[in-house]
Amino acid sequence: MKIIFSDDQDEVKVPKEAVALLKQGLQAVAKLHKLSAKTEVSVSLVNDEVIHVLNKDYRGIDRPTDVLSFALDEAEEPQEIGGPETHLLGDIIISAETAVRQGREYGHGFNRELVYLGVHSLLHLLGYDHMNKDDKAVMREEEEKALQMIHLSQADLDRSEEKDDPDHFALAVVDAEPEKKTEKTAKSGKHKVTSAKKIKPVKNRKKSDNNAKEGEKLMGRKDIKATDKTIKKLFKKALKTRENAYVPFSKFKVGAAVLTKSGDIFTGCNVENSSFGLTVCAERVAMFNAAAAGVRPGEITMLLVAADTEDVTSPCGACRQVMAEFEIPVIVMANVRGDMKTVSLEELLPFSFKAADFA
Ligand SMILES: O=c1ccn([C@H]2C[C@H](O)[C@@H](CO)O2)c(=O)[nH]1
Ligand SMILES: [Zn+2]
Repeated sequence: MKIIFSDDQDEVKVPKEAVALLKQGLQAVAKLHKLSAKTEVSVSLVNDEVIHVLNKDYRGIDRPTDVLSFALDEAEEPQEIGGPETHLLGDIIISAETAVRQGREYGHGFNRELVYLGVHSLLHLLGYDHMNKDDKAVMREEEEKALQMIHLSQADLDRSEEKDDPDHFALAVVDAEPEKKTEKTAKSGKHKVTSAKKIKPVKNRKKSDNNAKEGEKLMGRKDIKATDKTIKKLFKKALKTRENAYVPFSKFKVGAAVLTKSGDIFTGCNVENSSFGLTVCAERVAMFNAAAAGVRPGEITMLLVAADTEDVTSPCGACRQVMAEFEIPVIVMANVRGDMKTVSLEELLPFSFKAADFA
């Protein structure tokens, strides 16, 4: 397969090895799908601003995204007798800025994120989709196969992380958008546009027998696509503190936990007041607990919140604003049964008000 690569942005300095890996990942997909040498795909790295415009124009979604796949619409490409010299698959547009951010959020870095997004997008161009659960599973498997070929699979990653940094969290999955809101395919001109939402495969699909019930709970549920020791630890601590919730009025107990860069965990529960408006949520208590111990903005890497809700527990607006102040990149919304959804701060509170706005 021929790859036409161009780096059309200045915001991120893209290392040579990242581009090499990206190409390897794409070639792995090509090999697995037996694409010929005459197949051509173009890959362009852009900044958030550019992908935002594309996302708005083609999908009507007014925000940046990680990757857009522009498939050439076969029907509009006249087939010449004897077939075309080259078969153009389409364009892959990746936001380098978002790749940096997501690589950091998931803990696996820019290079892997870039490769993942490229592989995911190429699979879209080949007709894969993740509109429903079955399609999603198939696509995931294809991604893993390709990533395995270049030793960047989830499994490879888990192993290297265990070796280097046993407590390091690799946030494996994010699918913040609820099922019904999954991507729409928009058509405009000859381009068909789809977008990749990050969903990585569950780290351990096979059941491990020596696993505590806790872990089983986390892994089996529908929305959590991966788990690791750190999330389990946060979850357990949040549930424990939740027991201390002071909730004479709502009787609704909430627990939260935050993780700092240095590995400390602070927890909180909701504390109500007869003057109702003075009630403070579990999330803010956890963040303020950390602050009281000297933790400053940028030093919290993750917040988890859990209550006995049907779906996962979603933080209120006030807490979101405080999360923005502390620049917490990853928020895990859970319920006591262990359902979980992981979202970025940007998803929870877009266009947030920051000190920089008045400084
Ligand atoms: O994310 C949330 C939502 C609500 N609450 C608390 C506040 C109040 O005590 C009770 C009912 O709103 O739940 C939290 O702690 N966190
Ligand atoms: Zn709140």
